[in-house]
Amino acid sequence: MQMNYDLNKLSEKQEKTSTYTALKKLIQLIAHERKNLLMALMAILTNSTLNLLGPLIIGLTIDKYVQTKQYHGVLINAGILLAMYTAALGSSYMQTKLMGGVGQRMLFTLRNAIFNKLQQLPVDFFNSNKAGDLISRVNNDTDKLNQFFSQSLMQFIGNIATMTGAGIALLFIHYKLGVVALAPGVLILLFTSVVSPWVKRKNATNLKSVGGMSAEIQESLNNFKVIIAFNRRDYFRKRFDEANKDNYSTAIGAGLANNIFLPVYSFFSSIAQLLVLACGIYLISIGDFSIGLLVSYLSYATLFYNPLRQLAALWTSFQVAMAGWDRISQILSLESNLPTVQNALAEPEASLLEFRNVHFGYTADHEILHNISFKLERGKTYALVGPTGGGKTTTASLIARLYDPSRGTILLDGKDIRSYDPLERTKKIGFILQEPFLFTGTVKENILYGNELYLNHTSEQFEQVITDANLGGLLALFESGLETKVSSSGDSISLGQKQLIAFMRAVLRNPDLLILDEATANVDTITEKLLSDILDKLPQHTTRVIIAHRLNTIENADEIFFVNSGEVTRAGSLDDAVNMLLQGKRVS
Ligand SMILES: Nc1ncnc2c1ncn2[C@@H]1O[C@H](COP(=O)(O)OP(=O)(O)OP(=O)(O)O)[C@@H](O)[C@H]1O
Repeated sequence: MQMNYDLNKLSEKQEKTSTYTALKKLIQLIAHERKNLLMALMAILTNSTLNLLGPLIIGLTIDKYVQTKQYHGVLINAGILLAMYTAALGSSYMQTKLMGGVGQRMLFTLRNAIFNKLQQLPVDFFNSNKAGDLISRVNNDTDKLNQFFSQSLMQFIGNIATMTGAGIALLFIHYKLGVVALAPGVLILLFTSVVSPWVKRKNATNLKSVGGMSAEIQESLNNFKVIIAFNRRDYFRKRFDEANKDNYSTAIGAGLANNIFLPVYSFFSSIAQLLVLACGIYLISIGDFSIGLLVSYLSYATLFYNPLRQLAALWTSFQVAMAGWDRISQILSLESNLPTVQNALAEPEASLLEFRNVHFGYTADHEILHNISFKLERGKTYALVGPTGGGKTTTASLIARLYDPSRGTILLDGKDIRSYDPLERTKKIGFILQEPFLFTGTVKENILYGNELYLNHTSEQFEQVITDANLGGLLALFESGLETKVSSSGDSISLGQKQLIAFMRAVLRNPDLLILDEATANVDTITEKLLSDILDKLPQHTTRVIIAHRLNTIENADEIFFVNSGEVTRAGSLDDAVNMLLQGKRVS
């Protein structure tokens, strides 16, 4: 089944499932923080309760002690209030400390979860998305969520608790006045529910444009040599300028949206205070209310509307976090379209590898390989030749299961290749890519990448392994041998040397099937002869698949396949292959 991996083109159904699946994942991620969350919750509820008791004590003090001039009682209550406010300060500090830790740990776990997910996703995913945008999701979007968790969530809960308490107090002290005082709050809730989706959309657009800008930067940094060589700085500057402008205007849009809540909330809170004051004075004048109660009442109205005003800012932070979370969840909810299938029984006396009526296209609407069938036997050398774009690399990628066929089956050792665990499969199949990829480190570290066999070898033992595998001659081509430094961009060494490292890496894994995709295209003829000797001396059972444009590299092949227009045909001898190339059915 063709799966869509382009994060910027997910269907509505995928979006919905991703929010749900990811929410479940988020809960799993913070489940072990239950104790800390509970303690923070207790601290914030204590804080709210203490703050809520304040106005009641003040009102009582005015009515009971101030109006009767019993100043001793006033002093005692002032002392109680001071103790309560100090305890409130302590609980507030506790919750900030606890939640800061929870937020940072969540950020850490979340980034790890996304990174692990990225490691499991198939090549299709990386073909469809830009690295810069993915980096922005891992760094920027997760941080938005962390900000909400560490700074806003508990305030959010605390404010809601204070508001609820203040609301109950308002209704309890004077029911009718309470209804008047709370009426503007209902309008605020209505306004919030109408405007919130728009605010979230504005923030999502802004985060997307931050991702877009990051992708532009990454592309131009990756291609800086071509940009300088072709003097295309202006072109990239223009592209970056456009991405930056887009980011600027979406940031302004998001800023405007984010700031819409505060003034509206402030306006309605002021109206509420005015209403309470006017109605309260009227009630006092008709003897239905006391001054002390009005003071308490005004304080409770403040305790109801101040958190509401703060909720405006917190709600914005929540909307930003949710927009970030959507972008994170899109990645977390993706599943690899290369699952390991169960129950495959090996066919007896099977070839090492077999393509059975295989069809494949990178996209659903464009088939690249059409109904291909061939077998590769153990210990033989095969060559794939054919014009550029004919489908050689695609065939090799299917052999290594970088992709699955859209129809047909590929059998490895008589079993569906999809039934192998990835570790088992990569042990059996070595693939030297057209563009070798190196990691920052030494030649030794790069050769040992993904190979645990020699991890505990001393330098001497490892050098012996290299000699036994006939790789000593290649290593001599590096200035400091195994310790030669390599950077991930590979700029400190030549392209040919990069290919040699990839070659040694693959050979040392001792695979049953070794695929070389133009793996010797950038080395001189003498080194190429060296590589060819090493290939000849590989263990007898090793099968080799060589893709090459230089026909001398495939002279010794046992069988040659001609790959053109997505069809693979037996070429017979080298002369036949040359004839086919010359008459060349070109790529359609
Ligand atoms: N990632 C991809 N997404 C979509 N189409 C692709 C992708 N990679 C290759 N193709 C298309 O598949 C076809 C076969 O490409 P492939 O790389 O297999 O050819 P090739 O024979 O290896 O060419 P070369 O000799 O240049 O390496 C080409 O038409 C190419 O445009």
